[in-house]
Amino acid sequence: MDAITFSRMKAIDANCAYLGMDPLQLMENAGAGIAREISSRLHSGTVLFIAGRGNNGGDAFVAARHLAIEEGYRIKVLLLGHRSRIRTEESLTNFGLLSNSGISEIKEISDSSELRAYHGWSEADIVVDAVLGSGIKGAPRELESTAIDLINSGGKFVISVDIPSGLDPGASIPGKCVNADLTLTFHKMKKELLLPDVGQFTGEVKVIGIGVCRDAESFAGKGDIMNLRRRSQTSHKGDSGRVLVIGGGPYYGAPVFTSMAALRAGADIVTLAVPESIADTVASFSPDFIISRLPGTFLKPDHVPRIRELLESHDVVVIGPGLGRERMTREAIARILAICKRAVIDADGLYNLSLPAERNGEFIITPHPAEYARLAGDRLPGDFEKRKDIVCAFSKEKHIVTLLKGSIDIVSDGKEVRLNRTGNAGMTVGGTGDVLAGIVGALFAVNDAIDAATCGCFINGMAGDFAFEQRGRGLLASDILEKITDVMKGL
Ligand SMILES: NC(=O)C1=CN([C@@H]2O[C@H](COP(=O)(O)OP(=O)(O)OC[C@H]3O[C@@H](n4cnc5c(N)ncnc54)[C@H](O)[C@@H]3O)[C@@H](O)[C@H]2O)[C@@H](O)CC1
Ligand SMILES: [K+]
Repeated sequence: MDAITFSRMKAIDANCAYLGMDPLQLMENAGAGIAREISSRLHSGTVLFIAGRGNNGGDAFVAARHLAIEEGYRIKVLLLGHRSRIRTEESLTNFGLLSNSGISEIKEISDSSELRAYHGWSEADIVVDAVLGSGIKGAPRELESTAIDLINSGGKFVISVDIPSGLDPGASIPGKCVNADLTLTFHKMKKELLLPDVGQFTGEVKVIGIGVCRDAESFAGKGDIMNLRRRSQTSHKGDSGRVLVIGGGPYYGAPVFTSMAALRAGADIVTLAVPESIADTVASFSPDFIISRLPGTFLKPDHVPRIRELLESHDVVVIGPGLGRERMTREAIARILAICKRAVIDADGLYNLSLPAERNGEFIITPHPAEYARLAGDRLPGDFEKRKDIVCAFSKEKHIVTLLKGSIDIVSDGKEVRLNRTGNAGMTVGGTGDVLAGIVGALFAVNDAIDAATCGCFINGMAGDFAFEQRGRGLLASDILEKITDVMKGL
């Protein structure tokens, strides 16, 4: 079964909004689906909805309205708190509609004693639990905590909306939560609902389609960015990622672009390990760089002990930009990849790359189609669907995340495929790939590989689109660098 996490669901939800869907549309579909499910199980009777002040409660208001228009139902709605404390506009809109929907009873509960004294429990045939959804933070507080107790002690058939209230998808063990007979979750099955300790609380789990746009799931959007780890107020230097860029030798511009991009994408520390021959030139570009000088004019195996030391104090390596293709350089790359934990492999790093069989590291490779063909020993088909399947299979076989650059970028970890369509034809200019590798490196320092690769190409492409607006086809990689912060602020 194709299951996703609740946090991925939030990203998809936000991507729907990014694509132009009104949040009311998803809520309407969610509520209508709940109502359909209830009417298929109970042909007449009393349904009591217990709703919290978030969107989980909003789904219940919609379901109540849909059921109330059908014959044979008495619908009661309890809102935990005053309507002025409803958190979202869409939920508030749907609460407002209840007074014109023929609901038998709408009650705003002000405290736990009022909730305990409520007499309507006994006559309910079904209790709908919409107290808390995926927006829960920490253990249930009042009134929610009492509501969970009362739902559990009522002895009624309980339907939980999205997730049994109280269950925290981010917690390692379930805390106090509703004990449901049926859980109706949205769009796709959720991984958290399938955990062994959780089944006893969910009861049967059913998935309800809510009309998500397919592209909100397959294409990178604002929701993917929202899910990235952010710099917190209390973070210390280095918390937001330490990136080691290993590049340069025959070329000096490429590692500069990569390092600058990593800094602009939020890395706290970027160290450039470059051959001594270009170290001064590279250093002259920015006082923000930390430079580690490797003796000679190109990367070679002799440098590996020094790199090993540097790896200790960095979260991720970006290896490849401007390295050249010396045989000794390739040997050094293979030895570095065997000892590093996380690497983005780009440009010359991909040339004749043999991924070490013995390794602990997680790798992202960022080839364009010609580099990919050389790596995989096979040309990519023109058919896009086939291309996606091939990239997915290749990533699975090699245990890597592949970011195949193209007019639509394809990202895969061997399990799923994500796509990106930001970017433009002006970005074929030199250096844009180096910028991309730097952004991905910075994100990979503090995020999962698939998220870093997906968001990296989204941000890079959007920065390119901003640059294109100003410069047209004359845009340069340095123009893209300048736009990274605008993109990230805007998201
Ligand atoms: N694609 C989606 O993600 C969709 C989500 N929908 C619904 O929206 C829900 C998520 O909505 P929200 O993010 O508004 O969150 P919730 O409805 O889960 O509620 C969050 C609210 O509860 C409060 N709260 C959080 N933790 C608490 C605690 N420990 N004790 C007491 N109160 C607490 C918060 O202050 C907030 O007001 C989903 O579960 C689902 O039911 C649907 O509308 C359809 C689309
Ligand atoms: K719930």
